[in-house]
Amino acid sequence: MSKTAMGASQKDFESAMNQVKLLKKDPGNEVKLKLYALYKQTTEGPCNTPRPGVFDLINKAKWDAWNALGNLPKETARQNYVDLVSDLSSSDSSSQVKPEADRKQPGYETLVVTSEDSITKIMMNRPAKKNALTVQMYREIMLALEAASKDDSTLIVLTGNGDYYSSGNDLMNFMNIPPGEMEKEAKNGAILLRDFVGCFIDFPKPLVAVINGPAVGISVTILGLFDLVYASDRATFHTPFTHLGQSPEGCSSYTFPKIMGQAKAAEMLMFGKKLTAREACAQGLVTEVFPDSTFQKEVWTRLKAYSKLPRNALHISKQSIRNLEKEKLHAVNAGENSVLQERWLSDECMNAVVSFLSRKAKL
Ligand SMILES: CCCCCCCCCCC/C=C/C(=O)SCCNC(=O)CCNC(=O)[C@H](O)C(C)(C)COP(=O)(O)OP(=O)(O)OC[C@H]1O[C@@H](n2cnc3c(N)ncnc32)[C@H](O)[C@@H]1OP(=O)(O)O
Repeated sequence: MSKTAMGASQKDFESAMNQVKLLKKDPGNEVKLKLYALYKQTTEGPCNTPRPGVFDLINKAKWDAWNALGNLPKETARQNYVDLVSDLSSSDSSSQVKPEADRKQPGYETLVVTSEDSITKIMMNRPAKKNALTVQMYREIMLALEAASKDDSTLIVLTGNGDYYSSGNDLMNFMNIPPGEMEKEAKNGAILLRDFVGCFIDFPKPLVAVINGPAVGISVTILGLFDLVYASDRATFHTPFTHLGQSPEGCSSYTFPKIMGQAKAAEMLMFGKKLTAREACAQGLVTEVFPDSTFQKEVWTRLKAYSKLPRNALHISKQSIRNLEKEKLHAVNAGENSVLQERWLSDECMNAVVSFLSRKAKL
């Protein structure tokens, strides 16, 4: 239906041609072909040139689009062109970049979740506590991943707010457990951990960790389940499990030896060796390291370019790379968690937690 009651004039047509050049969002090939065809029909009438050769794909597609308009009168083509540009301009202005506050998804207390440029960013947001993971935070990350698996994003990013990526499990999770409830809480903790790690094992889209600063414990071990790990040169990677009387999780007992070899994995997971970002990159845990001063700019430029890759091809490629391992990873996850459930009840673990908390109290 025509939106210009009096019929589009030559002036309307010229102004629509200028508007097309100002569109911020690429309207896609199908619409561009339609615009081309309507332009040609308006300015030259029905298609009057020979069909381009079979290998001249672009010109053939343009010719086909123009030819498909048959004997459409010039005035109608002009009207259709003006209407189409008007539709494109209004959807273009409603899709323009909104301030971060408007894009922020509601419903999370410990995270900031935003979606832009086909990227959903999940940012851990307890900077004063170095993004230590509370029970609520594990749950919110699972919810955010679940939502991101269904939204129209191409890539999902996990990152931290402030100077740390994450200091791992919040050791306060062990506090305030009434006497006699410890076994039950350990069991619940193991279920929470199984589900949390399970979300990363099963996540269907490309997962990217943007490691803005030091990473500790579980925030490091799950990196073996990510597809890309970009780190600032300020980041470090530390898994002090035995110091805490605990044992590896996040499937790291399987992924780390595969990624870096037994010897290096043992140094990290058994002896708690802290790696610099460059060491972690040399050992294959990190994809690439960037100088901290340009980290955000370089990483986001890269990710925005990757997010324009064909979505389905990316997701299918991830699945072919990861699916073979899924069953094994779930078995590893279950095994690690039942060992940890026991560890949490040990004196070694309790003493380590008390020692951390009393160090805090003395300060
Ligand atoms: C019955 C069982 C139920 C359990 C349910 C759990 C389910 C899942 C479990 C998954 C298993 C995961 C294991 C791990 O992740 S192991 C790793 C645990 N993390 C640590 O051991 C790190 C502890 N923190 C530190 O060593 C230091 O804080 C750190 C080196 C990270 C930073 O030191 P810095 O001196 O720069 O800063 P502060 O220590 O002053 O930190 C600022 C405040 O943040 C608090 N903080 C930081 N990290 C944690 C943490 N992990 N847990 C609790 N609190 C943390 C710190 O205490 C400061 O707080 P205040 O300002 O209030 O003093």
